[in-house]
Amino acid sequence: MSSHHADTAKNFPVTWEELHRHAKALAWRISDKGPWKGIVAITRGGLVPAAILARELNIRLIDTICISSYDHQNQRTAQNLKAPVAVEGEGEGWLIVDDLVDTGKTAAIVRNMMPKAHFATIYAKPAGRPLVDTFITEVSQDTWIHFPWDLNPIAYMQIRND
Ligand SMILES: O=P(O)(O)OC[C@H]1O[C@H](OP(=O)(O)OP(=O)(O)O)[C@H](O)[C@@H]1O
Ligand SMILES: Nc1nc2[nH]cnc2c(=O)[nH]1
Ligand SMILES: [Mg+2]
Repeated sequence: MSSHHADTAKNFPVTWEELHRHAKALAWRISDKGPWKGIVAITRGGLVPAAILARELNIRLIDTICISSYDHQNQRTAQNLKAPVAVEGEGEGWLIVDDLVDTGKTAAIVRNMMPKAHFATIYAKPAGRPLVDTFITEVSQDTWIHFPWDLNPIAYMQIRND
C-alpha cells in the first residue's frame, strides 16, 4: 500500500493488540443477544474480526458474503460477488460481521439481503452508524483506519509517527 493518503485527513492505524481487544469487547457486548445460527463475515475486512468473534462466542458455522466497493481509498460502485449460502429467509438469528462501516453502502446491501440479522462492526464512521446494530469505536468521517492485515510493521510505524 502507498504511504500517501490524500483522500482522508486523519490516519488511524490499529495494531493487532488493539484490534483483538476491540473484537473481544464486541463479542462481550453482543453475547446476550444470541443464540446465533452462525456468523456471516463480509469479506475481506470482516474475516479476521469474524474469526475472533467466532472463538469468543463459540460459533463454528461461518459463511461469507463477498462485496467489494473500494480500490485502495477510492470508493466505486459496490460489487456483490457472492451471497451467503447457508442463510435462509431474512437472516433471523444470524450475526453479520464487518471490520467497519464508512458510507454505509456495503451495510445497506447486506441489510437488504438479511434484514433480520444482527449487524456488528468494530469501527463506525457517522454516515454508516445508523446501519449498524452494535459497534465498539466511532471515528470521524475524515479518518482512514489502517488495519494490521493491510500494513507491514514498518509502514505501520511510519503512519503512527506522522
Ligand atoms: O461503508 P462503506 O463505505 O461501504 O465502506 C465499508 C466497507 O469498505 C471496506 O471494504 P472494501 O470494499 O474496501 O473491501 P475489503 O473488505 O475486501 O477490503 C470495509 O471492509 C467495509 O466492508
Ligand atoms: N482500511 C479501511 N477500509 C475502508 N473502507 C472504507 N473506509 C475504510 C477505512 O477507513 N479503512
Ligand atoms: Mg470490506
